This record gives sequence, C-alpha cells and structure tokens, in this order.
Amino acid sequence: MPLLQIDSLEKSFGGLKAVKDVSFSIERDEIVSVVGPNGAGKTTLFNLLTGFIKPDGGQIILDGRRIEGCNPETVCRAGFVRTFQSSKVFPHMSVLDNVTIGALSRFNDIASARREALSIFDFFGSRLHDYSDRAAGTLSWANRTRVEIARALACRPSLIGLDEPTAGMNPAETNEISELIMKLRNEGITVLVIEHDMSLVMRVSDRIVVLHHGELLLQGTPPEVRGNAKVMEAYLGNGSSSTAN
Ligand SMILES: Nc1ncnc2c1ncn2[C@@H]1O[C@H](COP(=O)(O)OP(=O)(O)OP(=O)(O)O)[C@@H](O)[C@H]1O
Repeated sequence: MPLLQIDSLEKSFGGLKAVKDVSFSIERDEIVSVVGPNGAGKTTLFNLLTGFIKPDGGQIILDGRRIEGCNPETVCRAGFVRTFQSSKVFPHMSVLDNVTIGALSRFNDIASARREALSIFDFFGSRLHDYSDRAAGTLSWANRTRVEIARALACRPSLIGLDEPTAGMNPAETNEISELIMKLRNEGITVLVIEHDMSLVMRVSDRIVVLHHGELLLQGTPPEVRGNAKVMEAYLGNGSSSTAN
C-alpha cells in the first residue's frame, strides 16, 4: 500500500481549473518531486494535500486513511507535515522555541518537548545548536529554512512536504538542502518536494511528477523526464525561466 494515494483530485477557483483529475501515489521512503511551469498547479496541489484548502472532488489517502477535506492540524497528526515557500518561522522567538513548538504536537510538557527539539537539532550538525538562543528572525534565509524543516521534523512525520526549499539560496546552500533531503529519506521519512531548481530535482528524486495547466502531464524517473519532448514543450511554451534540463 502506498504511503500517499491521490485519486482524481480536483480544484477550481471560479472558472479556472487549477488542479484537474490528478492521480498519483507515493511509496514509503521515496523522494518525489512535483515540478511544472509557473501556474501549473503545484502550490494548489500542496495546499490540497496538507489541508490548507479543500478539494472539489477526489480522494487523498494517507497511510490507509482518507484525509481530503481534513484541516492542517489533522493532516499533521496523521503524519504529513509541510514547510512553506516563504519561511514561516516565528521571528521573535528563539530557534529552540520555534522547534519546541513543533514537538509540542506530541508532548504535553515543555521540558520533554524541548529535549525532543534539541535531539532534532542533531540532524543539522552544529548549525542549529550554535544558534539555539538566537531569535529565528535574525538568522540567514538558509538557516531560517533549516529551522522550519526542524520544526516540521519535531512532529515526527512519516511524510514531509517541502515547498521550494531552496528558494533564495546560493548554490552551496542548495547542495546542502539536497544532502538534507537524502538524509531525511535515510531516516525513514518520505519526502515530497515542490522545486524549481531542476538540477536538484534531477539529483535527489526517485520520481518526478510534472504538472501543466493543472493536469498531470507525465510522471517518471529523472532519466525518463529529462529531455522529454512534452515536458520541454510545456516549459518553453509557458515562457517560464525554469527549464526541464
Ligand atoms: N486562491 C486563488 N484564487 C484564484 N486563483 C488561484 C488561487 N490560487 C491559485 N490560483 C490560480 O491557479 C493556478 C495554479 O496556481 P498555483 O499557484 O497552484 O501554481 P504553481 O504551479 O504553484 O505556480 P508557481 O510555480 O508560480 O508557484 C494559477 O492560474 C493561479 O493563478
């Protein structure tokens, strides 16, 4: 049984069908990327999967349980936690408190949640330990993204959704995020990524799902997607700055 099964998902905004009859599944321990030109429906799909908006039709089954239409908190408790395109750390709170908030979804007392947060820090080497007491808003963009990922991990998800995790990062930081994504999978966490950086997508993904005008254009392994004529046409025809190479 797949960890996540999406069947015939639909969402319209007024007359615009942002997500049209989209079906695909994600197996446990996979890294799956969702790509597509601007306006393809990636963010809408992510918002549908994580309960931030409700679908007009279709099913979402997480670990055998129907979650379409559930609110974000219920989806999170069911094991699917996400990050956001623009960092949503609490800027005036310390790094430790930001991550402790994530752990409070599983622990009732602050001391246990804080211990859990510190154990999540280990995942990031010394970076978050070094900044533990700093206000999260004073960190670099890359470190704020790490704090957000740490806060998501503190919920101990089975599936983590990363919405453009390398946005605003330089090549060295982007490489670190690639390594982090692969490390997450090695820890037994399944990863769903929306990402415009196609070199990262090609490097880390087991499978790539390509959306275009709200529809699933193609899904396949990186070699299957790289240079595919339909994918190239979707990107070039859209005038997007991203490329499928
Ligand atoms: N709340 C909304 N109200 C109306 N239209 C919307 C809304 N959200 C998204 N859309 C439209 O739905 C379509 C899909 O948008 P979406 O943001 O999901 O695409 P995307 O693939 O994430 O794009 P990008 O790569 O630019 O972030 C677009 O035409 C967008 O304008």
